[in-house]
Amino acid sequence: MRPEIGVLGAGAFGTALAIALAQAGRRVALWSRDAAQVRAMALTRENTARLPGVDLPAGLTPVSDLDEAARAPVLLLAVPAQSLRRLVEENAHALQGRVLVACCKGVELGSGLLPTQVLDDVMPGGRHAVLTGPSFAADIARGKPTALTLAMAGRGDDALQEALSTHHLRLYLEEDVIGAQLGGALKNVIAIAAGVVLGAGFGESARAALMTRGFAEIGRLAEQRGGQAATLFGLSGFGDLVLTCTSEKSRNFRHGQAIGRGEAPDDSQTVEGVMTAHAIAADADPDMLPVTCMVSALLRGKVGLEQAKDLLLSRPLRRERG
Ligand SMILES: NC(=O)C1=CN([C@@H]2O[C@H](COP(=O)(O)OP(=O)(O)OC[C@H]3O[C@@H](n4cnc5c(N)ncnc54)[C@H](OP(=O)(O)O)[C@@H]3O)[C@@H](O)[C@H]2O)C=CC1
Ligand SMILES: O=C(CO)COP(=O)(O)O
Repeated sequence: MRPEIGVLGAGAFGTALAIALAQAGRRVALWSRDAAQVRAMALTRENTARLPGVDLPAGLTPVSDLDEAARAPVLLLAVPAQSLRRLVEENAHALQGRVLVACCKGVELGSGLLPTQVLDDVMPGGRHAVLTGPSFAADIARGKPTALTLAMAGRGDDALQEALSTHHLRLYLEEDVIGAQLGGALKNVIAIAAGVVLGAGFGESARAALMTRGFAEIGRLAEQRGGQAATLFGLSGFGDLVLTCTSEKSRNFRHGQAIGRGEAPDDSQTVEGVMTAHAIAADADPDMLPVTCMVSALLRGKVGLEQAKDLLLSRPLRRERG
């Protein structure tokens, strides 16, 4: 039978969304590029590699043929932001005419584009949205209450909101696609900074300062790029910043924490904030985005930890707002 929703990318987030939607009675096809992973999921009814410990419900079908998943009218694209263009370019024919929902947080290196802008670039004229906001995959998969932002240009799509919401997974519509995506992308960079600060023992007061000043700079960037700073007060901004900067479940936070402790971070994990920091810092004014630029410089080894702290602390004193 034709799936109602296709999920492209069987990582932690894609699998969690597929589980939640299938549990709520939708017919879901979950595609992975790894045929062995698909066979294992079909056999064990679990994604042991990316989301162990949660059963795949009966309504979820793992598929290795992308065309099979793409029969669904709505497709969730749950791959890292740096992989989105390739996925869409390689499968443009199958994706034609579908509602494409980017389920990733980041800024493309080189182009500086946000996920829906990448979709618009590769498939102009299509219906494109983004699902973002505070959620750990394991929470969604286990049916814990979660609220996310579904951002799309224009008035929004009530039917899409309904199709992707469940009793435990509440989606809120947002028109400011730029602000929502910058919130999701930049909170990962600030979370790396928060992890560094705690890992290095600079203290929780310093983390609160970084989160707040980081939040201010995301707002400045949103306005510069045609979004609205007010969007950042929502789930995709404040909500996700709080979650990611305060939990050791966050890969971005843990990445920073390892650096702060002088340890090697786990490079096998998807840590979106690294590339996003570099993508934004590439053409940013450090006065406007001091935290993001410093995170990028630290990750590239251009500054050391103590030097980064001193450089941030020796910036000229200024008004809090504006
Ligand atoms: N995990 C979470 O709690 C949350 C994640 N997100 C966001 O979701 C996005 C995905 O993260 P997450 O699922 O955690 O990452 P994972 O590392 O768990 O999985 C990434 C998946 O993407 C696949 N992939 C990568 N490149 C391609 C490609 N070119 N074509 C097809 N598949 C590809 C990988 O396949 P392979 O295994 O073959 O490499 C893997 O299955 C990120 O932007 C993240 O910020 C958002 C909210 C929560
Ligand atoms: O985006 C997330 C929470 O909303 C997941 O955070 P990490 O990618 O840092 O694990």
